[in-house]
Amino acid sequence: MNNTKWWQTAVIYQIYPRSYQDSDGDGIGDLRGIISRLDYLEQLGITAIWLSPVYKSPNDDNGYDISDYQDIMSEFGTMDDMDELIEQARLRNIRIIMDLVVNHTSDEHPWFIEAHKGKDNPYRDYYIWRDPVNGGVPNSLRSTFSGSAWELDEVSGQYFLHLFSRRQPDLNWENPKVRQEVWDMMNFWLDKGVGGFRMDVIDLVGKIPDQEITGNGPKLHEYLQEMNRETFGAHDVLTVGETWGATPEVAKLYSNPDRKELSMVFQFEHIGLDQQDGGEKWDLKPLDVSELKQVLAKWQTELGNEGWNSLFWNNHDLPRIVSRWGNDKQYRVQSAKMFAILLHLMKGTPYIYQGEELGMTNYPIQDISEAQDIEAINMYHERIGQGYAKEAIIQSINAKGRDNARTPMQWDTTRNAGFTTGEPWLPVHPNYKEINMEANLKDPDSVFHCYRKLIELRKNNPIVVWGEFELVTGVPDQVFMYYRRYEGHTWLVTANFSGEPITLELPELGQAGFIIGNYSRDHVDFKQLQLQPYEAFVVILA
Ligand SMILES: OC[C@H]1O[C@H](OC[C@H]2O[C@H](OC[C@H]3O[C@H](O)[C@H](O)[C@@H](O)[C@@H]3O)[C@H](O)[C@@H](O)[C@@H]2O)[C@H](O)[C@@H](O)[C@@H]1O
Repeated sequence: MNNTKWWQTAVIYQIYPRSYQDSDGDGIGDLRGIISRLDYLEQLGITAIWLSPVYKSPNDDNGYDISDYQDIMSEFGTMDDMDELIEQARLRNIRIIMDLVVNHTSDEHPWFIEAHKGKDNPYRDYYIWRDPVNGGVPNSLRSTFSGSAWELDEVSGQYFLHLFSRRQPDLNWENPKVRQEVWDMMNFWLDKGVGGFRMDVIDLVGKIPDQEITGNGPKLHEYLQEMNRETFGAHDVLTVGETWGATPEVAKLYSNPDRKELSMVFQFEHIGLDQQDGGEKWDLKPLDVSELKQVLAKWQTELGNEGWNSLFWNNHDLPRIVSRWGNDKQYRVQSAKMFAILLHLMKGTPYIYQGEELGMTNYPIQDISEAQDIEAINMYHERIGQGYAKEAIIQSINAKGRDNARTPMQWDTTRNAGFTTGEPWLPVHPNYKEINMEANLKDPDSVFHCYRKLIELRKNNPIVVWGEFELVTGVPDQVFMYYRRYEGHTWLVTANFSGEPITLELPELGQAGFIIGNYSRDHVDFKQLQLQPYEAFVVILA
């Protein structure tokens, strides 16, 4: 394949630096800590690291509120540490993907400090200001972090827009000076040799606040084409947009190579399947596996050659999949591997969120005082005010809250799981004596070794990267089966999504050679097959 891009054959690993490895005992992960774990990541076999924000920030939203895009958060280290991370990673053939958070800045960014000084300030138009309407907010736009998206500035009497916290004012992308500042900053990082950008809520930058249009505004793609032209277009990098509402049609607009925008997007359709229709993410409903099959199959088949899928179950905003849709008790190891096998055999670029490869689990809280995340804390207070029962809110936070996946990495059985010698900023999950990297490395049947083998399988078998996908229908709802076909070869992936054995009779498939699975088998006989709880395997049919 002449036009093959490195990111099409890649596996990306996401690091949430605050929780990865602390090197100086302050209880907060840092860049030198990450450098010290690069050999581990090389052993896993990943191609690139998506680094959640490491820029200077007052941490209202743990780094997603940036006060200087060209400086490093002091808790994380220095620019010299960052340069060393890029170089040390490069020596291991690992690229660094920066998190690009340009829908908004921190309110401590010098642009906002200036803009806030008054209507005549040259930076005023870097942000979105509106006069009051009928003595109140300009309209009913809401913040993702609860409440109105408009905050009154007492000094000027105008409101500014913040689609996230009030300390994350939205940038005005209609102002060409703002876009030029963003391009200059991106080129600064490209000159350092980074491997690309993960673009935070990039679907919001074309917003028209007065019409209450936030996602997919009319100028969005014009801006992204300009970005491509002015920054990374001439570089061999990966660009992935976080796009919450994307459909396959919309995803093609972003990632059709002819349009010169992005490499791929994160779509979240599968992630919303346990959310009540018309509700917020906190309004829970059970997952229907049939729906999951339909949604993932749709994304696998509909992009065709006009786009490229990103494959993920987890990230720093989502609960851990093994606790969410698997069984993190009796079948923790089996279900963690089941999710890994199912996803890593699909077409697209897989993303692994730190600790997923160890089978780490959600961390439940009893009381809101234990929460650190602004989204959960704001929602709690808003819903208490609306009369919700405390127990119901805590249940939603334990199911969907972001702190769940942000507890420190579990490296070994020493104090604080080897994450820090100090007091960790968020508690270490008490199960670290059982679930940790050291134990995973020692056990050839561990979740880690399953991920390592899946990455190797992708590297060595073009069918995993390029094969056509076809969903198998007519099987029990809880069984997710699909074919991959490439150059006369067919592989079949089978996964039992339940904690019960399931009998399958598919005599037409006969016997098949075993490639990888989470129970020990040397072949699979489809004439009479009993799938074990959460069993998943890949076989070769032809
Ligand atoms: O920089 C601010 C945050 O930006 C990223 O995440 C954005 C948020 O994504 C989700 O919320 C979006 C909502 O989208 C749709 O309305 C859905 O219907 C809702 O269910 C979604 O909630 C997450 O739920 C939020 O937690 C995210 O903030 C970064 O990845 C975040 O870390 C930043 O905080």
